[in-house]
Amino acid sequence: MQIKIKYKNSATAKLKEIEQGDWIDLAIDEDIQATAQSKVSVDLGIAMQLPKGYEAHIVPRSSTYNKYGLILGNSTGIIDNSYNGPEDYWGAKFFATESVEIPKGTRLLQFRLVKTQKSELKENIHFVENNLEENTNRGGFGSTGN
Ligand SMILES: O=c1ccn([C@H]2C[C@H](O)[C@@H](COP(=O)(O)OP(=O)(O)OP(=O)(O)O)O2)c(=O)[nH]1
Repeated sequence: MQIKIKYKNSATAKLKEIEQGDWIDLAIDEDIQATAQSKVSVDLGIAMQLPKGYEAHIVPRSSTYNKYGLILGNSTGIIDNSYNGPEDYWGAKFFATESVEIPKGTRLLQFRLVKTQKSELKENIHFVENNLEENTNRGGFGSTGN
């Protein structure tokens, strides 16, 4: 599968092509200098035309919190298929739990392609009010936990 990608400039880290099925690492395209307990936005320096019917989901690499104390503020970044203009660069918003300095080019995140709900369902969703009386209660949120 070919995907059109634009790198912001010649110093932007290139994505590594991988075998089918694996998550693809994403590097930050600028240095991070964050103080403890602060929000930090970072440019990833890539823009893409995702294949029709797909979106991308971005999550942190498992080492990112341990090594740098960074938490991805939105938990999962969703790149919509329509986010495909020449200046639609991918970005990430972190919460820094401690003071940290990280150089440009460090791979903090990873992404994978996911079929959009619309392309999977192929029909519109309608919400119809109903008391669900034919179903059995599970006991409420958290009731199966320890
Ligand atoms: O971690 C992220 C999340 C989003 N985006 C880009 C791609 C996405 O298509 C666009 C809009 O994101 P989203 O729909 O999650 O944002 P929103 O909070 O709903 O705001 P908007 O009104 O900009 O859609 O921003 C990123 O680059 N990184």
